[in-house]
Amino acid sequence: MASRPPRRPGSPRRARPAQPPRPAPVDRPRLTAYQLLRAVAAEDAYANLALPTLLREHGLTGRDAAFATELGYGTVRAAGTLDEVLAACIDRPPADVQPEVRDLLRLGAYQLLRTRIPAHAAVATTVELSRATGNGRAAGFLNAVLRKVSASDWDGWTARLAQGGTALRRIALHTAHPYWIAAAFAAALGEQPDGELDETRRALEADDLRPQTHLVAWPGRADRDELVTESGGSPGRYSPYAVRMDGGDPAALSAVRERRAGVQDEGSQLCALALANAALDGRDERWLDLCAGPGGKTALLAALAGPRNAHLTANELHPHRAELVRASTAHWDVEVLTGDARELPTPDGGYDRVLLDAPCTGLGALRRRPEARWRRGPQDVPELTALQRDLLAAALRLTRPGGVVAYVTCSPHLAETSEIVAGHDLLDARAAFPGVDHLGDGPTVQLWPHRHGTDAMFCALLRA
Ligand SMILES: C[S@@+](CC[C@H](N)C(=O)[O-])C[C@H]1O[C@@H](n2cnc3c(N)ncnc32)[C@H](O)[C@@H]1O
Repeated sequence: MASRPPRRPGSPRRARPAQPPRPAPVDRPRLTAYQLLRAVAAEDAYANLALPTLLREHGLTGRDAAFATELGYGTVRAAGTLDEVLAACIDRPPADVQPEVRDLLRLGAYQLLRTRIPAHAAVATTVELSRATGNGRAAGFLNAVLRKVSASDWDGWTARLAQGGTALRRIALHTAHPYWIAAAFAAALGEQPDGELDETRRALEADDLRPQTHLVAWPGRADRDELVTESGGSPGRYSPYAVRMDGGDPAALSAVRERRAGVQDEGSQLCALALANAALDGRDERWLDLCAGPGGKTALLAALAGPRNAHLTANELHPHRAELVRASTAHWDVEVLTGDARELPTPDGGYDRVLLDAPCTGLGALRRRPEARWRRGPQDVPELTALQRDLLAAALRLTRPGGVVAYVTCSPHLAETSEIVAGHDLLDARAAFPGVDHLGDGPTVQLWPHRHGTDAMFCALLRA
Protein backbone atom coordinates (compact mmCIF):
# COMPACT_ATOMS: atom_id res chain seq x y z
CA MET A 1 0.00 0.00 0.00
CA ALA A 2 1.40 3.51 -0.86
CA SER A 3 2.36 5.39 2.32
CA ARG A 4 1.69 9.08 2.82
CA PRO A 5 4.46 11.43 4.02
CA PRO A 6 4.17 12.00 7.76
CA ARG A 7 2.48 15.25 8.84
CA ARG A 8 4.78 17.67 10.62
CA PRO A 9 3.63 18.05 14.23
CA GLY A 10 1.67 21.25 14.62
CA SER A 11 1.20 21.97 10.91
CA PRO A 12 -2.42 22.72 10.06
CA ARG A 13 -4.46 19.86 8.60
CA ARG A 14 -5.41 20.78 5.03
CA ALA A 15 -9.07 20.42 4.21
CA ARG A 16 -9.55 17.74 1.56
CA PRO A 17 -12.58 17.50 -0.72
CA ALA A 18 -15.01 14.80 0.38
CA GLN A 19 -14.43 11.60 -1.57
CA PRO A 20 -16.69 8.59 -1.87
CA PRO A 21 -15.25 5.58 0.00
CA ARG A 22 -12.97 3.62 -2.30
CA PRO A 23 -14.32 0.14 -3.03
CA ALA A 24 -12.24 -2.54 -1.35
CA PRO A 25 -9.83 -4.18 -3.82
CA VAL A 26 -11.19 -7.45 -5.19
CA ASP A 27 -8.95 -10.48 -5.25
CA ARG A 28 -10.64 -12.28 -8.14
CA PRO A 29 -9.42 -15.85 -7.47
CA ARG A 30 -10.57 -15.61 -3.84
CA LEU A 31 -13.84 -13.96 -4.87
CA THR A 32 -14.39 -16.79 -7.38
CA ALA A 33 -13.69 -19.40 -4.69
CA TYR A 34 -16.10 -17.64 -2.31
CA GLN A 35 -18.83 -17.53 -4.97
CA LEU A 36 -18.30 -21.23 -5.58
CA LEU A 37 -18.83 -21.93 -1.87
CA ARG A 38 -22.00 -19.84 -1.93
CA ALA A 39 -23.31 -21.70 -5.01
CA VAL A 40 -22.64 -25.07 -3.36
CA ALA A 41 -24.20 -24.08 -0.01
CA ALA A 42 -27.11 -21.92 -1.14
CA GLU A 43 -28.07 -23.46 -4.48
CA ASP A 44 -26.99 -27.08 -3.99
CA ALA A 45 -24.72 -26.58 -7.01
CA TYR A 46 -22.24 -29.23 -8.13
CA ALA A 47 -18.84 -27.60 -7.71
CA ASN A 48 -17.40 -29.10 -10.89
CA LEU A 49 -20.28 -27.70 -12.95
CA ALA A 50 -20.42 -24.28 -11.25
CA LEU A 51 -16.69 -23.53 -11.29
CA PRO A 52 -16.06 -23.33 -15.08
CA THR A 53 -18.83 -20.72 -15.41
CA LEU A 54 -17.41 -18.65 -12.55
CA LEU A 55 -13.89 -18.82 -13.99
CA ARG A 56 -15.25 -17.61 -17.33
CA GLU A 57 -17.27 -14.80 -15.74
CA HIS A 58 -14.19 -13.54 -13.92
CA GLY A 59 -11.94 -14.02 -16.95
CA LEU A 60 -9.58 -16.21 -14.91
CA THR A 61 -7.06 -18.36 -16.75
CA GLY A 62 -3.69 -19.96 -16.07
CA ARG A 63 -2.31 -19.56 -12.56
CA ASP A 64 -5.23 -17.45 -11.34
CA ALA A 65 -7.71 -20.11 -12.47
CA ALA A 66 -5.60 -22.83 -10.85
CA PHE A 67 -5.45 -20.86 -7.60
CA ALA A 68 -9.23 -20.22 -7.56
CA THR A 69 -9.81 -23.93 -8.27
CA GLU A 70 -7.47 -25.05 -5.51
CA LEU A 71 -9.12 -22.71 -2.99
CA GLY A 72 -12.68 -23.45 -4.07
CA TYR A 73 -12.46 -27.22 -4.46
CA GLY A 74 -10.14 -27.60 -1.48
CA THR A 75 -12.45 -25.67 0.85
CA VAL A 76 -15.55 -27.54 -0.34
CA ARG A 77 -13.78 -30.90 0.11
CA ALA A 78 -12.59 -30.07 3.61
CA ALA A 79 -15.78 -28.30 4.74
CA GLY A 80 -16.81 -30.78 7.46
CA THR A 81 -13.45 -30.80 9.22
CA LEU A 82 -13.09 -27.02 8.83
CA ASP A 83 -16.50 -26.60 10.47
CA GLU A 84 -15.35 -28.61 13.48
CA VAL A 85 -12.25 -26.42 13.80
CA LEU A 86 -14.35 -23.27 13.50
CA ALA A 87 -16.87 -24.52 16.06
CA ALA A 88 -14.01 -24.80 18.54
CA CYS A 89 -13.08 -21.14 17.90
CA ILE A 90 -16.53 -19.55 18.02
CA ASP A 91 -18.39 -18.72 21.21
CA ARG A 92 -21.84 -19.29 19.70
CA PRO A 93 -23.45 -22.25 17.91
CA PRO A 94 -22.02 -22.43 14.35
CA ALA A 95 -25.60 -22.65 13.05
CA ASP A 96 -26.11 -19.07 14.31
CA VAL A 97 -23.36 -17.74 12.04
CA GLN A 98 -24.74 -16.13 8.90
CA PRO A 99 -24.15 -18.50 5.93
CA GLU A 100 -22.11 -15.93 3.95
CA VAL A 101 -19.84 -15.36 6.95
CA ARG A 102 -19.53 -19.09 7.55
CA ASP A 103 -18.28 -19.53 3.96
CA LEU A 104 -15.75 -16.71 4.46
CA LEU A 105 -14.58 -18.44 7.63
CA ARG A 106 -14.22 -21.76 5.81
CA LEU A 107 -12.23 -20.13 3.04
CA GLY A 108 -9.95 -18.37 5.51
CA ALA A 109 -9.49 -21.49 7.65
CA TYR A 110 -8.71 -23.59 4.57
CA GLN A 111 -5.95 -21.18 3.58
CA LEU A 112 -4.56 -21.18 7.11
CA LEU A 113 -4.58 -24.92 7.59
CA ARG A 114 -4.24 -26.56 4.19
CA THR A 115 -2.15 -24.20 2.06
CA ARG A 116 1.22 -22.49 2.39
CA ILE A 117 -0.32 -19.04 2.28
CA PRO A 118 1.17 -17.04 5.18
CA ALA A 119 -1.27 -16.63 8.10
CA HIS A 120 -1.32 -12.83 7.96
CA ALA A 121 -2.20 -12.92 4.24
CA ALA A 122 -4.91 -15.56 4.74
CA VAL A 123 -6.56 -13.46 7.46
CA ALA A 124 -6.14 -10.08 5.77
CA THR A 125 -7.46 -11.25 2.39
CA THR A 126 -10.48 -12.87 4.05
CA VAL A 127 -11.29 -9.64 5.86
CA GLU A 128 -10.90 -7.74 2.56
CA LEU A 129 -13.14 -10.26 0.85
CA SER A 130 -15.80 -9.71 3.52
CA ARG A 131 -15.83 -6.00 2.61
CA ALA A 132 -15.84 -6.67 -1.14
CA THR A 133 -18.85 -8.98 -0.77
CA GLY A 134 -20.96 -6.73 1.44
CA ASN A 135 -20.13 -8.61 4.64
CA GLY A 136 -17.82 -5.95 6.05
CA ARG A 137 -19.68 -5.71 9.36
CA ALA A 138 -18.32 -9.20 10.16
CA ALA A 139 -14.71 -8.10 9.59
CA GLY A 140 -13.83 -7.95 13.30
CA PHE A 141 -15.46 -11.33 13.97
CA LEU A 142 -13.65 -12.95 11.03
CA ASN A 143 -10.35 -11.49 12.15
CA ALA A 144 -10.78 -12.76 15.72
CA VAL A 145 -11.93 -16.27 14.77
CA LEU A 146 -9.26 -16.78 12.11
CA ARG A 147 -6.56 -15.69 14.54
CA LYS A 148 -7.73 -18.45 16.90
CA VAL A 149 -7.70 -20.93 14.00
CA SER A 150 -4.12 -19.92 13.16
CA ALA A 151 -2.96 -20.89 16.65
CA SER A 152 -2.44 -24.47 15.43
CA ASP A 153 -1.95 -26.32 12.13
CA TRP A 154 -3.99 -29.03 10.39
CA ASP A 155 -2.22 -31.88 12.21
CA GLY A 156 -2.59 -30.13 15.55
CA TRP A 157 -6.27 -29.31 15.10
CA THR A 158 -7.27 -32.76 13.87
CA ALA A 159 -5.35 -34.43 16.71
CA ARG A 160 -7.04 -32.14 19.24
CA LEU A 161 -10.53 -32.68 17.81
CA ALA A 162 -10.00 -36.45 17.71
CA GLN A 163 -8.89 -36.69 21.34
CA GLY A 164 -10.68 -39.55 23.10
CA GLY A 165 -11.99 -40.96 19.80
CA THR A 166 -10.88 -43.92 17.72
CA ALA A 167 -7.88 -43.92 15.38
CA LEU A 168 -10.42 -43.95 12.57
CA ARG A 169 -11.95 -40.68 13.81
CA ARG A 170 -8.54 -39.04 13.62
CA ILE A 171 -7.89 -40.33 10.10
CA ALA A 172 -11.37 -39.25 8.99
CA LEU A 173 -10.79 -35.71 10.31
CA HIS A 174 -7.28 -35.55 8.92
CA THR A 175 -8.32 -36.65 5.42
CA ALA A 176 -11.50 -34.54 5.62
CA HIS A 177 -13.98 -37.38 5.32
CA PRO A 178 -17.19 -37.90 7.28
CA TYR A 179 -16.73 -40.68 9.82
CA TRP A 180 -19.33 -42.98 8.22
CA ILE A 181 -17.48 -42.89 4.90
CA ALA A 182 -14.13 -43.57 6.57
CA ALA A 183 -15.81 -46.50 8.35
CA ALA A 184 -17.20 -47.82 5.05
CA PHE A 185 -13.72 -47.68 3.48
CA ALA A 186 -12.18 -49.46 6.49
CA ALA A 187 -14.82 -52.20 6.36
CA ALA A 188 -14.29 -52.71 2.61
CA LEU A 189 -10.53 -52.97 3.22
CA GLY A 190 -11.09 -55.42 6.10
CA GLU A 191 -9.61 -53.14 8.80
CA GLN A 192 -10.97 -52.45 12.30
CA PRO A 193 -11.83 -48.87 13.49
CA ASP A 194 -9.43 -49.20 16.44
CA GLY A 195 -6.72 -51.15 14.58
CA GLU A 196 -3.66 -50.04 12.60
CA LEU A 197 -5.75 -48.76 9.68
CA ASP A 198 -2.70 -48.29 7.53
CA GLU A 199 -4.43 -49.06 4.26
CA THR A 200 -7.58 -47.13 5.18
CA ARG A 201 -5.42 -44.07 5.80
CA ARG A 202 -3.73 -44.47 2.41
CA ALA A 203 -7.09 -44.99 0.70
CA LEU A 204 -8.61 -41.89 2.30
CA GLU A 205 -5.52 -39.80 1.58
CA ALA A 206 -5.66 -40.82 -2.09
CA ASP A 207 -9.37 -40.06 -2.07
CA ASP A 208 -8.62 -36.52 -0.87
CA LEU A 209 -6.53 -35.68 -3.94
CA ARG A 210 -7.81 -34.37 -7.23
CA PRO A 211 -7.86 -37.27 -9.73
CA GLN A 212 -5.80 -37.50 -12.87
CA THR A 213 -7.93 -37.22 -16.03
CA HIS A 214 -8.18 -40.47 -18.00
CA LEU A 215 -9.16 -40.74 -21.64
CA VAL A 216 -10.55 -43.68 -23.55
CA ALA A 217 -9.53 -44.21 -27.18
CA TRP A 218 -12.58 -46.02 -28.53
CA PRO A 219 -11.43 -49.10 -30.46
CA GLY A 220 -12.10 -48.73 -34.15
CA ARG A 221 -12.28 -44.93 -33.88
CA ALA A 222 -8.97 -43.90 -32.32
CA ASP A 223 -5.50 -45.23 -31.88
CA ARG A 224 -4.31 -45.20 -28.28
CA ASP A 225 -0.69 -44.37 -29.17
CA GLU A 226 -1.77 -41.38 -31.24
CA LEU A 227 -3.92 -40.20 -28.35
CA VAL A 228 -0.91 -40.51 -26.04
CA THR A 229 1.06 -38.31 -28.44
CA GLU A 230 -1.69 -35.76 -28.93
CA SER A 231 -2.47 -35.45 -25.21
CA GLY A 232 1.12 -35.59 -24.00
CA GLY A 233 -0.08 -38.17 -21.47
CA SER A 234 0.91 -41.77 -20.87
CA PRO A 235 -0.71 -45.13 -21.62
CA GLY A 236 -3.11 -46.39 -18.95
CA ARG A 237 -1.75 -48.91 -16.50
CA TYR A 238 -4.33 -51.61 -17.31
CA SER A 239 -6.90 -50.77 -19.96
CA PRO A 240 -5.56 -51.11 -23.53
CA TYR A 241 -7.68 -48.08 -24.45
CA ALA A 242 -6.75 -45.75 -21.57
CA VAL A 243 -4.53 -42.67 -21.61
CA ARG A 244 -3.63 -40.87 -18.40
CA MET A 245 -3.31 -37.12 -18.90
CA ASP A 246 -0.70 -35.14 -16.98
CA GLY A 247 -2.65 -31.89 -17.26
CA GLY A 248 -4.38 -29.75 -19.83
CA ASP A 249 -7.94 -29.58 -21.05
CA PRO A 250 -9.24 -32.81 -22.64
CA ALA A 251 -11.91 -30.84 -24.51
CA ALA A 252 -9.12 -29.12 -26.45
CA LEU A 253 -7.95 -32.42 -27.99
CA SER A 254 -9.09 -33.02 -31.57
CA ALA A 255 -9.70 -36.72 -30.80
CA VAL A 256 -12.15 -35.71 -28.07
CA ARG A 257 -13.80 -32.97 -30.15
CA GLU A 258 -14.27 -35.42 -33.04
CA ARG A 259 -15.73 -38.04 -30.66
CA ARG A 260 -13.02 -40.58 -31.40
CA ALA A 261 -12.03 -40.54 -27.74
CA GLY A 262 -13.75 -39.59 -24.52
CA VAL A 263 -13.02 -38.80 -20.90
CA GLN A 264 -13.48 -41.92 -18.77
CA ASP A 265 -11.81 -43.15 -15.59
CA GLU A 266 -9.68 -46.21 -16.26
CA GLY A 267 -11.62 -48.11 -13.57
CA SER A 268 -14.86 -47.57 -15.47
CA GLN A 269 -13.20 -48.82 -18.64
CA LEU A 270 -12.03 -51.95 -16.83
CA CYS A 271 -15.54 -52.73 -15.57
CA ALA A 272 -17.06 -52.38 -19.06
CA LEU A 273 -14.23 -54.54 -20.43
CA ALA A 274 -14.86 -57.14 -17.70
CA LEU A 275 -18.36 -57.72 -19.04
CA ALA A 276 -16.98 -58.13 -22.57
CA ASN A 277 -14.12 -60.38 -21.32
CA ALA A 278 -16.24 -62.69 -19.16
CA ALA A 279 -16.18 -66.34 -20.21
CA LEU A 280 -19.42 -67.32 -21.96
CA ASP A 281 -20.58 -70.51 -23.64
CA GLY A 282 -23.11 -70.42 -26.47
CA ARG A 283 -24.85 -67.46 -28.08
CA ASP A 284 -23.11 -64.11 -27.69
CA GLU A 285 -25.10 -61.70 -29.83
CA ARG A 286 -27.25 -59.55 -27.60
CA TRP A 287 -25.74 -57.21 -25.06
CA LEU A 288 -27.67 -54.91 -22.71
CA ASP A 289 -26.56 -51.89 -20.65
CA LEU A 290 -29.43 -51.64 -18.18
CA CYS A 291 -28.77 -48.32 -16.37
CA ALA A 292 -26.79 -46.54 -19.02
CA GLY A 293 -26.95 -42.76 -18.46
CA PRO A 294 -24.93 -40.75 -19.33
CA GLY A 295 -23.44 -43.46 -21.54
CA GLY A 296 -19.72 -43.64 -20.78
CA LYS A 297 -19.62 -47.42 -20.47
CA THR A 298 -22.23 -47.79 -23.23
CA ALA A 299 -19.86 -46.13 -25.71
CA LEU A 300 -17.01 -48.49 -24.89
CA LEU A 301 -19.31 -51.53 -25.01
CA ALA A 302 -20.69 -50.34 -28.37
CA ALA A 303 -17.16 -50.04 -29.77
CA LEU A 304 -16.41 -53.60 -28.57
CA ALA A 305 -19.73 -55.17 -29.62
CA GLY A 306 -19.63 -54.28 -33.34
CA PRO A 307 -16.48 -56.22 -34.29
CA ARG A 308 -17.85 -59.20 -32.36
CA ASN A 309 -21.15 -59.12 -34.29
CA ALA A 310 -23.08 -58.40 -31.13
CA HIS A 311 -25.84 -55.81 -30.90
CA LEU A 312 -26.04 -53.47 -27.93
CA THR A 313 -29.23 -52.16 -26.33
CA ALA A 314 -28.99 -49.44 -23.69
CA ASN A 315 -31.67 -48.40 -21.22
CA GLU A 316 -31.96 -45.37 -18.93
CA LEU A 317 -34.72 -44.24 -16.59
CA HIS A 318 -34.45 -40.48 -17.06
CA PRO A 319 -35.26 -39.13 -20.54
CA HIS A 320 -32.61 -36.37 -20.37
CA ARG A 321 -29.96 -38.93 -19.45
CA ALA A 322 -31.20 -41.27 -22.20
CA GLU A 323 -30.55 -38.35 -24.60
CA LEU A 324 -26.97 -38.23 -23.31
CA VAL A 325 -26.64 -41.96 -24.03
CA ARG A 326 -27.90 -41.35 -27.59
CA ALA A 327 -25.34 -38.57 -28.03
CA SER A 328 -22.50 -40.67 -26.64
CA THR A 329 -23.30 -43.64 -28.90
CA ALA A 330 -24.23 -41.74 -32.08
CA HIS A 331 -21.35 -43.35 -34.02
CA TRP A 332 -22.48 -46.90 -33.34
CA ASP A 333 -25.61 -48.92 -33.93
CA VAL A 334 -27.10 -48.84 -30.43
CA GLU A 335 -30.77 -49.09 -29.54
CA VAL A 336 -31.52 -46.69 -26.66
CA LEU A 337 -34.61 -47.32 -24.53
CA THR A 338 -36.03 -45.01 -21.88
CA GLY A 339 -37.70 -46.68 -18.92
CA ASP A 340 -37.48 -48.30 -15.53
CA ALA A 341 -35.11 -51.25 -15.77
CA ARG A 342 -37.37 -53.21 -13.42
CA GLU A 343 -40.21 -53.08 -15.95
CA LEU A 344 -38.51 -53.33 -19.34
CA PRO A 345 -40.91 -54.55 -22.04
CA THR A 346 -38.31 -56.96 -23.43
CA PRO A 347 -38.64 -60.73 -23.06
CA ASP A 348 -36.98 -62.43 -20.10
CA GLY A 349 -33.77 -64.21 -20.99
CA GLY A 350 -33.29 -62.17 -24.16
CA TYR A 351 -29.70 -61.06 -23.52
CA ASP A 352 -26.35 -62.82 -23.35
CA ARG A 353 -24.31 -60.15 -21.55
CA VAL A 354 -25.87 -57.54 -19.28
CA LEU A 355 -24.19 -54.62 -17.55
CA LEU A 356 -25.88 -53.35 -14.40
CA ASP A 357 -23.94 -50.21 -13.47
CA ALA A 358 -26.23 -49.53 -10.55
CA PRO A 359 -27.23 -46.18 -9.05
CA CYS A 360 -25.24 -45.96 -5.80
CA THR A 361 -23.86 -43.59 -3.17
CA GLY A 362 -20.88 -42.79 -5.43
CA LEU A 363 -18.47 -43.13 -2.48
CA GLY A 364 -15.87 -44.49 -4.89
CA ALA A 365 -15.83 -41.34 -7.02
CA LEU A 366 -15.71 -38.66 -4.32
CA ARG A 367 -12.46 -37.31 -5.77
CA ARG A 368 -14.43 -35.96 -8.73
CA ARG A 369 -17.20 -34.27 -6.74
CA PRO A 370 -15.76 -32.07 -4.02
CA GLU A 371 -19.06 -31.50 -2.19
CA ALA A 372 -20.42 -35.05 -2.46
CA ARG A 373 -18.89 -36.46 0.72
CA TRP A 374 -20.73 -33.92 2.88
CA ARG A 375 -24.06 -34.20 1.04
CA ARG A 376 -24.58 -37.93 1.32
CA GLY A 377 -25.36 -39.57 4.64
CA PRO A 378 -25.65 -43.14 5.91
CA GLN A 379 -29.42 -42.69 5.76
CA ASP A 380 -29.14 -42.76 1.94
CA VAL A 381 -27.81 -46.30 1.86
CA PRO A 382 -30.89 -48.48 2.59
CA GLU A 383 -33.04 -46.94 -0.15
CA LEU A 384 -30.24 -47.45 -2.67
CA THR A 385 -29.53 -51.03 -1.64
CA ALA A 386 -33.22 -51.92 -1.98
CA LEU A 387 -33.14 -50.50 -5.53
CA GLN A 388 -29.85 -52.29 -6.30
CA ARG A 389 -31.36 -55.64 -5.25
CA ASP A 390 -34.42 -55.10 -7.43
CA LEU A 391 -32.28 -54.03 -10.39
CA LEU A 392 -30.04 -57.07 -10.00
CA ALA A 393 -33.09 -59.36 -9.99
CA ALA A 394 -34.25 -57.62 -13.19
CA ALA A 395 -30.80 -57.97 -14.79
CA LEU A 396 -30.71 -61.70 -14.04
CA ARG A 397 -34.25 -62.15 -15.36
CA LEU A 398 -33.34 -60.44 -18.64
CA THR A 399 -30.23 -62.62 -19.11
CA ARG A 400 -30.50 -66.04 -20.76
CA PRO A 401 -29.57 -69.08 -18.65
CA GLY A 402 -25.78 -69.37 -18.82
CA GLY A 403 -25.43 -65.68 -19.75
CA VAL A 404 -23.46 -63.24 -17.65
CA VAL A 405 -24.33 -60.12 -15.63
CA ALA A 406 -21.72 -57.60 -14.55
CA TYR A 407 -22.89 -55.88 -11.37
CA VAL A 408 -20.90 -52.65 -11.05
CA THR A 409 -20.93 -49.75 -8.58
CA CYS A 410 -18.73 -46.70 -8.15
CA SER A 411 -18.87 -47.36 -4.42
CA PRO A 412 -16.85 -49.70 -2.21
CA HIS A 413 -19.54 -49.71 0.53
CA LEU A 414 -20.07 -53.39 1.43
CA ALA A 415 -23.84 -52.91 1.68
CA GLU A 416 -23.84 -51.88 -1.99
CA THR A 417 -21.29 -54.40 -3.21
CA SER A 418 -20.60 -57.84 -1.71
CA GLU A 419 -23.82 -57.88 0.27
CA ILE A 420 -25.91 -57.30 -2.87
CA VAL A 421 -24.34 -60.15 -4.83
CA ALA A 422 -24.03 -62.59 -1.91
CA GLY A 423 -25.85 -65.87 -2.52
CA HIS A 424 -25.66 -65.58 -6.33
CA ASP A 425 -23.61 -67.76 -8.69
CA LEU A 426 -20.43 -65.69 -8.89
CA LEU A 427 -17.68 -66.12 -11.47
CA ASP A 428 -14.14 -65.22 -10.48
CA ALA A 429 -14.20 -61.67 -11.84
CA ARG A 430 -10.42 -61.33 -11.48
CA ALA A 431 -10.04 -63.41 -14.67
CA ALA A 432 -11.83 -60.63 -16.55
CA PHE A 433 -9.30 -58.01 -15.33
CA PRO A 434 -6.15 -59.32 -17.04
CA GLY A 435 -2.95 -57.63 -15.91
CA VAL A 436 -4.57 -55.80 -13.01
CA ASP A 437 -2.60 -56.29 -9.77
CA HIS A 438 -3.69 -56.23 -6.11
CA LEU A 439 -7.09 -57.82 -6.73
CA GLY A 440 -7.24 -59.76 -3.46
CA ASP A 441 -8.91 -63.13 -3.00
CA GLY A 442 -11.87 -62.68 -5.38
CA PRO A 443 -14.33 -63.69 -6.62
CA THR A 444 -15.37 -60.02 -6.81
CA VAL A 445 -13.09 -57.14 -7.78
CA GLN A 446 -12.68 -53.91 -5.85
CA LEU A 447 -10.49 -51.23 -7.46
CA TRP A 448 -9.02 -48.40 -5.34
CA PRO A 449 -7.45 -44.99 -5.96
CA HIS A 450 -4.45 -45.80 -3.75
CA ARG A 451 -3.86 -49.24 -5.33
CA HIS A 452 -4.83 -48.71 -8.95
CA GLY A 453 -5.05 -44.95 -9.46
CA THR A 454 -8.70 -45.40 -10.47
CA ASP A 455 -12.04 -44.63 -8.87
CA ALA A 456 -13.05 -47.21 -6.25
CA MET A 457 -15.14 -49.29 -8.67
CA PHE A 458 -16.64 -52.64 -7.68
CA CYS A 459 -17.39 -55.43 -10.15
CA ALA A 460 -19.00 -58.83 -9.67
CA LEU A 461 -19.70 -61.23 -12.53
CA LEU A 462 -22.79 -63.38 -12.07
CA ARG A 463 -23.87 -66.43 -14.05
CA ALA A 464 -27.60 -66.25 -14.84
C1 LIG B 1 -24.16 -45.25 -12.11
S1 LIG B 1 -25.15 -44.49 -13.28
C2 LIG B 1 -24.66 -45.26 -14.76
C3 LIG B 1 -23.40 -44.68 -15.36
C4 LIG B 1 -23.13 -45.19 -16.76
N1 LIG B 1 -23.02 -46.62 -16.83
C5 LIG B 1 -21.87 -44.60 -17.38
O1 LIG B 1 -20.84 -45.25 -17.35
O2 LIG B 1 -21.94 -43.48 -17.89
C6 LIG B 1 -26.71 -45.20 -12.96
C7 LIG B 1 -27.81 -44.73 -13.90
O3 LIG B 1 -28.97 -45.50 -13.58
C8 LIG B 1 -30.10 -44.69 -13.80
N2 LIG B 1 -31.24 -45.31 -13.08
C9 LIG B 1 -31.63 -45.14 -11.80
N3 LIG B 1 -32.69 -45.89 -11.52
C10 LIG B 1 -32.98 -46.57 -12.65
C11 LIG B 1 -33.99 -47.51 -13.00
N4 LIG B 1 -34.91 -47.89 -12.11
N5 LIG B 1 -34.02 -47.98 -14.26
C12 LIG B 1 -33.08 -47.57 -15.17
N6 LIG B 1 -32.11 -46.69 -14.90
C13 LIG B 1 -32.06 -46.20 -13.65
C14 LIG B 1 -29.67 -43.35 -13.28
O4 LIG B 1 -30.47 -42.32 -13.80
C15 LIG B 1 -28.22 -43.28 -13.76
O5 LIG B 1 -28.15 -42.64 -14.99
